[in-house]
Amino acid sequence: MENLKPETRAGVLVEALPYLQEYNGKIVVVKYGGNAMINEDLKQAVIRDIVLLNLVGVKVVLVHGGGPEIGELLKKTGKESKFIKGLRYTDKETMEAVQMVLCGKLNKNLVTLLKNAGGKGVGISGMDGGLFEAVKLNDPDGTEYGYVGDIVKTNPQIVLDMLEKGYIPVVTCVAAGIDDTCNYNINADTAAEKLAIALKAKKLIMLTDVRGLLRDPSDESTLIKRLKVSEVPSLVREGIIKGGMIPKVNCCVECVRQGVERANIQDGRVPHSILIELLTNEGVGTMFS
Ligand SMILES: Nc1ncnc2c1ncn2[C@@H]1O[C@H](COP(=O)(O)OP(=O)(O)O)[C@@H](O)[C@H]1O
Ligand SMILES: CC(=O)N[C@@H](CCC(=O)OP(=O)(O)O)C(=O)O
Repeated sequence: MENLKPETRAGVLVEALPYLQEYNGKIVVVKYGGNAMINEDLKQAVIRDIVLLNLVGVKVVLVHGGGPEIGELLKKTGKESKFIKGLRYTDKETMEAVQMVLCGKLNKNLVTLLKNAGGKGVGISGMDGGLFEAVKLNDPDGTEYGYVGDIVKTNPQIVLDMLEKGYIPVVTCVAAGIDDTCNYNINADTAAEKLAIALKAKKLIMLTDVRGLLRDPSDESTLIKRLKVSEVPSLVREGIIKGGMIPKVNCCVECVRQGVERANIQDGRVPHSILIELLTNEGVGTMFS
């Protein structure tokens, strides 16, 4: 924008207005995954989109993960990451690393970037204000995940209060145990899903490191642009939706079933992908409806 003439800049905003009106006063939850936080320039582009949307009256909530960075910290301490069905096996030491990276480092880093871009971010985790209440994840097949939690209740008032006052909530995925004194590690996609549903969000945007759901995961030209929730089970059976895509797709499906108008999986590596999705008819990524 800086390189544009003032009249061109104004023109861009006027063109965008009809699209923005649809989202005025509405809640949009953006899930920002660690794999999409590729470099500082891209992070800044994401943050600037969020600040711009906040300025024009869209209530944006940023939910973030940081899996790769947790892995790096564990590695430095001589510990290898272990994932079972897409979830990190979390012992006591791992839980400490999770909290250090998510609550201590990345959450505050995103709040700082928001501040530098002219926004007012407030960083919290699921423990703050009783946002997420969790119990130890109990897999029916008996798999042990350690301190991985299952969110059983979401109390979104703290986030609604922040939105009401014009702040941009930055939420990370650690939750307090409902029945004991320990905290739990939650997959960030799941945290975003639960929050989007509890907030009755208009839209959930999942930023990841691929264009969206691909018919052939090795070929980015095979993007599935629109998907009906009813089409998902057959894609899982065919093995098209697999690995990290399974929880992501399940979260989108659940959101749409529970009243979120639209859920999108899209490329966090593309600058301003959030704005392109909200402000154009074409959109980007895979849209669940
Ligand atoms: N059909 C598919 N289309 C796109 N990606 C897929 C598909 N099946 C599996 N994947 C994998 O899912 C990954 C995204 O999930 P994940 O790594 O958990 O993302 P994030 O860290 O953003 O939460 C992609 O990088 C890709 O390797
Ligand atoms: C239980 C579980 O797996 N928790 C995740 C939380 C972070 C996360 O989900 O980060 P991304 O969004 O970058 O993947 C983990 O420890 O990696």
